[in-house]
Amino acid sequence: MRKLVAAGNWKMNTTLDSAGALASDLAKKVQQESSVEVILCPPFPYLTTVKEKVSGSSIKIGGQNCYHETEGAFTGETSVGMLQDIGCDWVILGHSERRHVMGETDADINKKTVAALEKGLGVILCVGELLEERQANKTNEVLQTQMEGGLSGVSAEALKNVIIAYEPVWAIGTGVTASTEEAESAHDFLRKWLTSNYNADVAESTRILYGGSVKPDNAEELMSQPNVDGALVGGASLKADSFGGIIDAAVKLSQG
Ligand SMILES: O=C(CO)COP(=O)(O)O
Repeated sequence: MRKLVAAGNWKMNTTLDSAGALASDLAKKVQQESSVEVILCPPFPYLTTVKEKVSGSSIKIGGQNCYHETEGAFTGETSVGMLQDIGCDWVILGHSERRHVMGETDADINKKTVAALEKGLGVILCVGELLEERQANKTNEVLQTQMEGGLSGVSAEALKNVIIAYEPVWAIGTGVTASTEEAESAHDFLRKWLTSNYNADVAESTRILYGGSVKPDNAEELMSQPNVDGALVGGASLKADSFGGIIDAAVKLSQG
């Protein structure tokens, strides 16, 4: 069975104090839980503090973005090596806010993905359709384009260090969650894409997370779908109680 993932994307939220307190509370809760992989992605300035607070627990940390160049005159950017330097195991790439607010293209996301994987930094690659794309029955087409674009040149071996996150844009921060059927259908499409573009083993072992208004009260149902291997959580990851509830749901399913 694929190990379930509970990943918190804090986006541009928290303060130094609240980030540290949240990380400490979660570290106390998670301790050395090995049945679920818990990943926290705080804002860049708080990564080091969060890393310190979770030391001694099994929680991993990740960046919310990175740049593909290794160093140089790229004001405001953060390299893969810098993330690794401060103890990140993961980076979120292709988040819909990067795509639709910052204008990142599949080609940009691909360069970052390749750069991260070359250095051994794990990638949580986000894909997902806009509401108008879903309404025009273009969901699978969009997912296919984003998978092909994002993973261009990525080998089956490198893909072992990739988690896919299906995040329908219309479900992010809206309180509207994809139904279990909608989530499962998109995840099934993504797994089939992995089978045809890589192989059955890769498709079987790659984790595909759902993201979009995941809360403690819908997490268990979503994660119990055969092709949903965990959650990438925004708003509900900002409180230890609610993210803790989502972690509990994942632990319960893993042990069940
Ligand atoms: O974008 C998300 C995680 O990356 C989801 O955000 P919400 O859980 O706030 O909908």
